[in-house]
Amino acid sequence: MRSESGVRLPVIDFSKQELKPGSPDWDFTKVQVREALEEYGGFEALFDKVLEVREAVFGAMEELFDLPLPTKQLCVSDKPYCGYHDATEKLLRESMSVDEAHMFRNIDEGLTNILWAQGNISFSKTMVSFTQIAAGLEKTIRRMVLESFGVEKYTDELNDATNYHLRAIKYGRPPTGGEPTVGAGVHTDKGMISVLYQNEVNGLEIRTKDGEWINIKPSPKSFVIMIGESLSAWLNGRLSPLYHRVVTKGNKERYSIILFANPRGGYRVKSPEELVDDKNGLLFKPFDYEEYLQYYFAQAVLGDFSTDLKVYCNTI
Ligand SMILES: O=C(O)CCC(=O)C(=O)O
Ligand SMILES: [Fe+2]
Repeated sequence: MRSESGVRLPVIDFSKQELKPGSPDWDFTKVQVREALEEYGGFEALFDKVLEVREAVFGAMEELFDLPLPTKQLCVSDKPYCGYHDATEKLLRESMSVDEAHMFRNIDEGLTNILWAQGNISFSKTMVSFTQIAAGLEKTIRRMVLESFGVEKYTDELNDATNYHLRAIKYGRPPTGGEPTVGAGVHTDKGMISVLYQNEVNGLEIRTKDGEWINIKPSPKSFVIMIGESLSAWLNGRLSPLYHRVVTKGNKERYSIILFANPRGGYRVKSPEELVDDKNGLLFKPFDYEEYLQYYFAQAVLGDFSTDLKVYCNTI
């Protein structure tokens, strides 16, 4: 189905079991990934495996956000991007986020056992299963990107430096009787690669190079993949981050769950020397992602949301 603008984000199939590095299917898919990222900074990734957890994931998210507000507010962190947030104070956009989510212990102790005094093992298992499926896909995509730029020798280094940050979001029904409501303003994600999964309520929109907005209508089998600022910087600007926003309409709640592959604090993100030469000077000074986020949020509380890595790297 075509969106209103007539343009659709490319759909790339990752469901094949035999998708192994070096196989013809792998190489074919890698070319599609590179083309989609150059043109849009993102794509829809078909990945059948996610259907195994779909019902459980959205069930678990309903269970979470249906908890009383004071219970959800017990999830706090010294990092402004972890724990519970109610962005609008009218429960129009609630989110719950946790770092290093690929480890059962982090979800179980950092989230579940705070929300449910008696524990909730099925909630933890569901979130970890989702994270593992999404992280597996992210690793495949990242490996393809690195290969396609001839820098796959950094695969292990980047894997070891990845903090999988999981964020569950609930967008409440727009209050104005179906009028579109901005659920998330225009932005680029700050990490390397974002892997987004949603319920049947659409609302995500992405901006093309021509400034046109595309409504994203993913199938239940699809993740939406988006390039963030850190990958763009690491690739010395070879790919651009994807601008997107969320506009919700209608009278159903939208649930989305996003796995952000972010550089771990303490790791210096630095373009590999293979991507820097006389023709392509270094565009981003090496930076620490957590320090960047601290700077970003310090500006944001002052009302300035415009900091991106280009701005930040000029300040360090
Ligand atoms: O909920 C969505 O579809 C997107 C949310 C988003 O862009 C974000 O949290 O960075
Ligand atoms: Fe985003």
